[in-house]
Amino acid sequence: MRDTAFNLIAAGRDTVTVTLVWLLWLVASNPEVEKKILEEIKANLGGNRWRFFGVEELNKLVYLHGAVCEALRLYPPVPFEHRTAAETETLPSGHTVRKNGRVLFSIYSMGRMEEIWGGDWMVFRPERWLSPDGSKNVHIPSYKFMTFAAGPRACLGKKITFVHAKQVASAVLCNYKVEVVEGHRVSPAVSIVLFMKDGLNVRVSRRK
Ligand code: HEM
Repeated sequence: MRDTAFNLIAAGRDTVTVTLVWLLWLVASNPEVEKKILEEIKANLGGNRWRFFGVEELNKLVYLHGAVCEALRLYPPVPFEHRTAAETETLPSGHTVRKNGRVLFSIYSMGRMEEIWGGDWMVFRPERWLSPDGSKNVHIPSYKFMTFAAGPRACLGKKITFVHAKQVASAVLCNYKVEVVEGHRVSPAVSIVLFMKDGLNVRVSRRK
């Protein structure tokens, strides 16, 4: 029980925190996306008074969901992973992996491959995760969107990540304008968790 509780806290703390930092930076750098997120939040508030969204209500924030997915695609908190072959295996590429051989793969690179995401892979585009009429999210298989890994040992916290990230992001974005301080350069740190190298310098002001 103690180990399980520790595991859940350790696995979910830096990963979700770093997701929110990349998301806030991407949103601050894309005013059109910010506008659409705010419109969606306001449309679902049912009145002007701010309150936290419950889990069912968060499911209706499909555009914000797409924005979180895009942040996770472009800046996966766990940027690389490895798996060990139980038996000698030939991969679809033709490469042979011997029994007990280890395959290291870059989740970061997979989120940026033209073959997977198309020619506009570098664009932060929440619409990528929406049905054509924009009313619901589309399912993209874990073997394409590898941020939470795939298969039997994939992340157990995927669903709760979206609840936490959407709850905090909607509260912050609806109540505050987050602007990146001019001249602050953003780049990823070389690290097991994809932090920002120099953090994110922002100016925060209350929205009117
Ligand atoms: C953005 C957030 C998160 C990302 C990107 C993420 C990513 C991952 C990845 C890539 C793995 C596979 C690790 C491996 O195979 O070596 C994993 C495993 C795991 N994650 Fe997450 N995770 C996130 C949030 C969470 C949260 C919030 C929790 C718990 C509340 C959690 C619990 C776990 C657990 C328990 C495992 C181990 C599963 C197993 O080995 O069967 N994760 N996660």
